[in-house]
Amino acid sequence: MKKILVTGGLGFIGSHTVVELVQAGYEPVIIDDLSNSHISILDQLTTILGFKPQFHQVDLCDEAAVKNLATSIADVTGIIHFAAFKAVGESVAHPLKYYRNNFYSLINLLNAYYGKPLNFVFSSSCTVYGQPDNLPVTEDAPVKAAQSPYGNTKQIAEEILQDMIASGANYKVVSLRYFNPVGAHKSALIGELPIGVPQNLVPFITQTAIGKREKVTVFGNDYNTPDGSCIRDYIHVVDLAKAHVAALKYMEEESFKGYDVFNIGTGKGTSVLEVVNAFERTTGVKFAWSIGPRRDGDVEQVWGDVTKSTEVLKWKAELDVDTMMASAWEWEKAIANKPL
Ligand SMILES: NC(=O)c1ccc[n+]([C@@H]2O[C@H](COP(=O)([O-])OP(=O)(O)OC[C@H]3O[C@@H](n4cnc5c(N)ncnc54)[C@H](O)[C@@H]3O)[C@@H](O)[C@H]2O)c1
Ligand SMILES: O=c1ccn([C@@H]2O[C@H](COP(=O)(O)OP(=O)(O)O[C@H]3O[C@H](CO)[C@@H](O)[C@H](O)[C@H]3O)[C@@H](O)[C@H]2O)c(=O)[nH]1
Repeated sequence: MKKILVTGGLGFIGSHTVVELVQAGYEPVIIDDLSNSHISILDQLTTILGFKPQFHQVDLCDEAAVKNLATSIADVTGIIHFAAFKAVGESVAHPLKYYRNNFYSLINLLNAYYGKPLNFVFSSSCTVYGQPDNLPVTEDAPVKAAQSPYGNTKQIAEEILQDMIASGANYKVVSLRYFNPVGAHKSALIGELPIGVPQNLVPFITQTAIGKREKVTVFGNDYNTPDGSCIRDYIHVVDLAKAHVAALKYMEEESFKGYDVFNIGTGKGTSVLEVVNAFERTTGVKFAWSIGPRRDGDVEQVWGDVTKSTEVLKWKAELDVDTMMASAWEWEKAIANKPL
């Protein structure tokens, strides 16, 4: 069985990917420092999988610890590198915290396994496109000046990986540019666990609907879009998780060498107001919301062209916005009934 190191494997996207890896016949080895996740997610994964996956609590910024890891778990065929800090607003307030964690962890990991013929998947983001000139945005669209230190870490990390490949390193690397991951596993045993007040739309909606927050503010209805609110490409986290399996399979092909990048979205844009309506319609739960001012730094509209990932990775998102909302709501109710 092929062993895959999953850094950040107890986090939102990482935990769902662990499930899909096992279903596809891989053996995941989870690395996490629990800086933005809960150890009980390991028990939840154990319930879903029927066995306890291997887990090591390691801070990837600790160079010596990562070297030890590479010695003790030397027989991996791939690494999926989720571990990073991801809150845009926090990165503006604490840029060094973000540059330190997102770069040290990446570089320590690449150095520790350097020389081994590994398949490496990197979690990038559609944030690298800023506001694209053409929609849907394709992978060859220009990377725009980053809007935040967080976005900058994704842009520079992609460059680091390309420079490393250009220097002849033995790795194969795929960067996946995620659009907006939402939703939760159908078991409602794993999902997104925002720490503090959620910054993202869907957890803010579910927390408001359950009564933890008073009201959702829709940030702006005067954008140049059909209903005036911003448009994003929301993707179900289980579809996103499956894209990582597809990326590994692609890299396992003899013919693939070097570096490649893919958009991972649905190819469809949905406005904030459409998300609000979809939540209320599919769950039957109404919540308080109102229109407020625009949020600084928001791009008006972005959705991805997924032709390349469909054709090359042979992967396509299958779940719709209603399923995303329904599963996010089941997860919110599950953790309200039984806090982790
Ligand atoms: N969620 C999104 O909207 C989104 C969009 C685009 C890209 N991404 C990227 O996808 C990846 C996963 O995102 P997520 O939403 O699952 O985030 P998450 O915070 O839920 O998961 C990240 C995990 O990494 C761990 N971690 C962080 N720093 C670490 C370190 N130094 N050593 C070991 N573990 C560490 C955290 O404890 C957490 O469990 C991140 O790289 C993120 O930037 C996320
Ligand atoms: O309370 C809220 C929260 C969000 N929004 C709007 O909802 C949309 C989506 O916002 P959010 O969920 O915060 O996602 P993005 O701002 O698109 O950013 C996410 O998606 C990017 C692309 O994947 C990642 O880079 C970021 O890390 C991740 O936070 C935007 O138009 C926001 O203005 C509201 O109207 N009210």
